Amino acid sequence: MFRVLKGRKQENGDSMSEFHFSSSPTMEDIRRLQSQFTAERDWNQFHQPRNLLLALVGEVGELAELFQWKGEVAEGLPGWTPSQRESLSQELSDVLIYLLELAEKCHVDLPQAVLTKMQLNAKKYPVGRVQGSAKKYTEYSSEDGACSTPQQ
Ligand SMILES: Nc1ccn([C@H]2C[C@H](O)[C@@H](COP(=O)(O)OP(=O)(O)OP(=O)(O)O)O2)c(=O)n1
Repeated sequence: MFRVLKGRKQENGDSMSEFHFSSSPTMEDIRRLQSQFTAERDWNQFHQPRNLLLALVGEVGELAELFQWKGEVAEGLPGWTPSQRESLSQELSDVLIYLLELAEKCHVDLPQAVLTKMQLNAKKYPVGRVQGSAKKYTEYSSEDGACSTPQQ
């Protein structure tokens, strides 16, 4: 499930993975497959937005449990067993499945919404002003130049 990755070094010596996803399935493919799964079981009666949100939060909890008490975990999860990695794949997938179905049932076009949100993020956090700092945009003073109230 997890690919062996070629690593490259950043200028500061930290390794940066060249990991990338497969080009399919798309978000729309997953939405359609889950929609089919739900309809075939007559489960739309249970899959209202609030229930999907609760299911999503439950799966996020299961995901968090895999990291619980481990301390800091490095990129690529060195030392994790194949079974732990498989559990992680499954929990991440459960989160994504419920997230996409929740977006569908709320009529949010998630692939477009995420692009719009990332453009907003880039405006809130201009590279030249925030590079190397993890401060939230509200913590920058107007003298720093970062937007304290970014425009939608
Ligand atoms: N009413 C349901 C039940 C399940 N699923 C789908 C979406 C999730 O991907 C997965 C969730 O299944 P489980 O509730 O059995 O949870 P887990 O797979 O996490 O099993 P466990 O809780 O034993 O780890 O199945 C769904 O769409 N609707």
